[in-house]
Amino acid sequence: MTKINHVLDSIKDRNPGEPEFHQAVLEVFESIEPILSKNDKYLEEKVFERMAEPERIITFRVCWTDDNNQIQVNRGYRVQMNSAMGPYKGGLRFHPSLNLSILKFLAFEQTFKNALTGLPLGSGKGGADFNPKHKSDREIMRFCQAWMLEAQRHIGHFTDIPAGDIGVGEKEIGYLFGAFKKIRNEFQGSITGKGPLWGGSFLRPEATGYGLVHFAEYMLTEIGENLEAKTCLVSGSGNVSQFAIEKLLEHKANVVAFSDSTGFIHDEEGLNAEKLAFLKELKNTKRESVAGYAEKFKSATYYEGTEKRIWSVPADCAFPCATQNELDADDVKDLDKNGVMLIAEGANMPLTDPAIKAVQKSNIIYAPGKAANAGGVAISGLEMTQNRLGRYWPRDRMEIELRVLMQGIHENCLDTMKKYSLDKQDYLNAANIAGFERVAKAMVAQGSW
Ligand SMILES: NC(=O)C1=CN([C@@H]2O[C@H](COP(=O)(O)OP(=O)(O)OC[C@H]3O[C@@H](n4cnc5c(N)ncnc54)[C@H](OP(=O)(O)O)[C@@H]3O)[C@@H](O)[C@H]2O)C=CC1
Ligand SMILES: O=C(O)CCC(=O)C(=O)O
Repeated sequence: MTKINHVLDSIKDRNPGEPEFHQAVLEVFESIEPILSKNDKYLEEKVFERMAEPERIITFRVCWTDDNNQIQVNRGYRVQMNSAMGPYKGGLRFHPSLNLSILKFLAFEQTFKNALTGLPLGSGKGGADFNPKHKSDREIMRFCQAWMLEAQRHIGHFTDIPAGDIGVGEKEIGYLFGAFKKIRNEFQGSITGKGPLWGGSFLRPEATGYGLVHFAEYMLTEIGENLEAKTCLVSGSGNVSQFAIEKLLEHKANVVAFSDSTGFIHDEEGLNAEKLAFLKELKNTKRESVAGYAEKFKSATYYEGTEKRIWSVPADCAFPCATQNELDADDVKDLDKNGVMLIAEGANMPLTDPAIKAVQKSNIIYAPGKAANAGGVAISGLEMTQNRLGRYWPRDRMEIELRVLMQGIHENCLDTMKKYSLDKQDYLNAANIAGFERVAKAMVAQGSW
């Protein structure tokens, strides 16, 4: 036991002042502790300590010129976490709050998520403390070009393949890919999330949100339920949220709330295709607050700020799809009190540690993000395959691929529950253990470095 306790302590000591990273490491550690304690090889080989130490961290100055001809300075990052399963793979976040603690937690989680897909994907995460809000297209383009000017020497289709995350969508991916191509004089699959006309895969934009809903439906089927007519809350209103809402509407679920960083909308009549199209236009083209939705649709109320919580709206299912730590223990208690049966994570680590503990004491079934939101990176993996093949698969094929991948992750979780005699519906421990085992075996086989 002493040996085991030392593992976590040494990771915390080596990474002071990084609360999000500690939180992500602790969550996985709690799941795999029984396996570590029975496996001397993993302890001797310091497998978990190595998983928690990025193979490489690159930080760099990003210098660009704004529309007023003023020089701006930002900090760029790429955390190359683990290459045991394949080249580093994971998204880029452009957000002013970005720091190494957040990036290391994201890159750490990506290790297990990518392993769960069963595809040859290592893990990484990167971005910059750049705020794309209220920037002109030209400014965003110049920023992306400046970011890639440095990052291009560290990435490439066999080395490290970034993609989108918060603040990085198809527009930013286009500018980043264009810059890579210009500097390196190579058209290669060095980044995913590209437009389908220029090297991208059908369904990549939809994949995280659609995959999340597939996973939730597989979980509900296990308990003899489905999404039809279920009242749903979806936080956020960006890429993941929009396509989660779209797929929920296809399942005839009743989506009554969504949010952004300014507040949330409660639409008592629920969304439909027309309302979703308005929301997409509001967020993707106009880049405005969700408040505009309540001005357009009289059945909706806008609640500004965080005092009233989206999670207090009565519902059957909750899909946190905005950002980390957006749901705390009191929110879980409210959801439970209101009879919510399922929480499925579209965002990465949206539940605080006390929130997870509260879920474990409740009757709510819980889909951890590592499993439930893996559809995005999985379709990125298939975008890489198509780039290497030089052939593109049609949309209907990608729909099937996504379903099969999400079903595979779900079955892997069920198998792991059986293999380790976990509680029924314990997707949290199952996903962590299944992801860990794949990466641990690969790391041991490849020797210590
Ligand atoms: N894109 C992908 O394929 C994948 C994304 N994820 C995760 O999903 C989550 C959402 O990503 P994505 O949809 O791509 O990002 P987007 O940038 O498209 O959307 C983010 C949404 O979350 C809101 N938001 C961001 N920060 C905060 C905050 N601090 N408080 C409240 N709301 C906030 C934004 O509001 P506003 O518009 O006001 O900024 C926006 O509505 C992230 O956790 C990401 O890591 C996970 C797997 C894959
Ligand atoms: O598609 C990718 O590589 C990125 C996906 C991602 O960042 C994530 O799964 O959190």
